[in-house]
Amino acid sequence: MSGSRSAKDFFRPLAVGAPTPPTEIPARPSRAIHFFDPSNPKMAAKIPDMVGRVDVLLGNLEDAVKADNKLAAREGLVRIASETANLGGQSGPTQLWTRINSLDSPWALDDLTTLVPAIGAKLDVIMVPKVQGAEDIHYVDRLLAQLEAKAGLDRPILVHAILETARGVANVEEICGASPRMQGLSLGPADLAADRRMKTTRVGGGHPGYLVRQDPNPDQPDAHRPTYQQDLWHYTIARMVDACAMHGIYPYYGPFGDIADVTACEDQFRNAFLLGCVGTWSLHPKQIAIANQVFSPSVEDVAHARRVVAAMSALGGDGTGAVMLDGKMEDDASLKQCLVMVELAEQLAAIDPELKKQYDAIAEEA
Ligand SMILES: CCC(=O)SCCNC(=O)CCNC(=O)[C@H](O)C(C)(C)COP(=O)(O)OP(=O)(O)OC[C@H]1O[C@@H](n2cnc3c(N)ncnc32)[C@H](O)[C@@H]1OP(=O)(O)O
Ligand SMILES: O=CC(=O)O
Ligand SMILES: [Mg+2]
Repeated sequence: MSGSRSAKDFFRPLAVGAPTPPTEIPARPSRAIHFFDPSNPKMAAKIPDMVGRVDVLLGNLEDAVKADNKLAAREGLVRIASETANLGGQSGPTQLWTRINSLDSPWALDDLTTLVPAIGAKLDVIMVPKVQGAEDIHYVDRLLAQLEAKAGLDRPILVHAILETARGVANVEEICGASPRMQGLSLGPADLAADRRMKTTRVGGGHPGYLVRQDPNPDQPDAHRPTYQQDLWHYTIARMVDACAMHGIYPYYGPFGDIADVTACEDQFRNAFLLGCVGTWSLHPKQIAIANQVFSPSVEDVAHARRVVAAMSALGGDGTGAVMLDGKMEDDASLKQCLVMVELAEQLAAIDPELKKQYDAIAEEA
């Protein structure tokens, strides 16, 4: 919770007439946050068909949009949001997010003052780039409350921060707790690498130079010593996951820039999923299917988790005690691990009929 607001004020609206901030952030499926440039007519034309096939569509206004197109991107997003059915708002199958320009840019203020009155009722989450500390979230929080009150909105727009500066990483816990609107965090490996002066020119993913080498064999000192590539982003993702879990909000991987390397993309996404992330960015239509598959628990994992839940229920149903299953010990703690998997599978099955079929088929076999 922010140091500057007392506990009794934390959930009060920051402007008279603004909607009451949420006390809990709903776990809405968001396996892929698909980026598009609303000023690009070819990309914009693809958006209506993506509704229902991707969990989140994000109209990007920041990096990757040319300065000359900033206004067209903002206006394009207003048009797409207004004209596209079933996109955004509480009930749509696909959430609508935007990434505004950074707060020190000449565009961020106009992004917010244009988007909230025009499409505030459809906008689910505003992603704020280059967040350095709680002060950035406080600024957006107050401004959103004023704009929501003026627009007569009855639902608060949530805020998502990109972790992409060294100061942001150092302040990650206070960023997550800066406002009840905080929905989650994404890793921004490109800006973060630059800010830290890391020596990688890649957008996300591993690096062949970041490795450990097997010890020499004393009997064969000249023998080949295998190397094992390590994950450059492990530390930052682990910090993000803990900070988000502590505050009841959601961590995401960010961009994977090597669009052609679908295998490494899948690996990087899976590492993030295993560590606790709920989703990732998709920069190209072909990354959507990868994200949907990786961030949905496998049918085998769900089947195993259900068996553990059933075995522990048979023990009395209060979650205590221990059982042996397939030679392995299961108890209260592993039951909780399994419930994470089962609950996620249920949430995803509710919005993804194909996945539901797969989870149901394995339940019938059991
Ligand atoms: C690194 C730090 C960050 O900030 S990452 C986030 C910011 N970057 C982005 O949002 C990039 C979004 N993606 C893109 O701009 C494009 O996908 C890039 C990577 C440039 C590749 O585009 P292009 O060379 O056209 O790819 P392609 O020929 O394979 O495209 C096939 C058809 O699909 C379209 N397409 C492409 N990307 C998207 C997208 N993100 N959303 C919707 N549609 C997309 C292309 O326009 C192309 O359409 P068509 O078949 O010609 O009609
Ligand atoms: O905005 C994302 C990044 O990697 O930078
Ligand atoms: Mg960035």
